[in-house]
Amino acid sequence: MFVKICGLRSVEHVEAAVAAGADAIGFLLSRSPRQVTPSEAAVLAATVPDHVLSVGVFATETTEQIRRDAEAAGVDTIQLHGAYKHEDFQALADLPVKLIRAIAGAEDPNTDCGAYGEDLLIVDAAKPGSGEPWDWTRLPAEPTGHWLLAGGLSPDNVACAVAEARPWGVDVSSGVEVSRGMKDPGLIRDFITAAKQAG
Ligand SMILES: O=C(O)c1ccccc1N[C@@H]1O[C@H](COP(=O)(O)O)[C@@H](O)[C@H]1O
Repeated sequence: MFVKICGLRSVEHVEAAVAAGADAIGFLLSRSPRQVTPSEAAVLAATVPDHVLSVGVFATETTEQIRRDAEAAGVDTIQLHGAYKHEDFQALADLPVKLIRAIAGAEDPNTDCGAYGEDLLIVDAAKPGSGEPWDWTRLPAEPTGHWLLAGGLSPDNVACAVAEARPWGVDVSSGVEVSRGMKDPGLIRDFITAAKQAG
């Protein structure tokens, strides 16, 4: 079970996630309570070991801005959340990074990982980063390939969600926070342990 922990803002929390077995760590380079600047993300990404993906998350930025910010942050993966089109993925395809396409699972029938040239697909709630669970048992199409379930996951519900949706991996932000934007190392560890046991 591949586990991504998203929205980290401190070295302490990155280290806790890596030590607990995270496979990818996300940094919000877009408007969010978890937003970090590219230079802040660079400090954090430098502490992520090579075997763990360091992911820059974007939601509304242009591809030109994404190129600039991802390079400044030194991330090895770019996550595009929202209304990005196939052309946007093509415009970034020459970069030496992996690409993640994140979709609203209840609304988007394009659930084949790789359809836009991406390496990973995230099937998320309609409001990304809200922490609100959604009905992942009612997808318009069965996802294929390397896809992560996201949206309202937590240490308490991730095992059940994995049993119901059978994803290749999981992604969490709000469910490992004590308050909006404030991660908790204990919850990060609990989430990773529960997810890995479920997979
Ligand atoms: O976390 C955010 O604030 C955010 C903002 C804009 C786009 C994506 C965002 N986060 C993504 O949302 C899911 C996790 O959501 P949840 O909080 O666990 O419900 C994950 O894919 C994040 O990358």
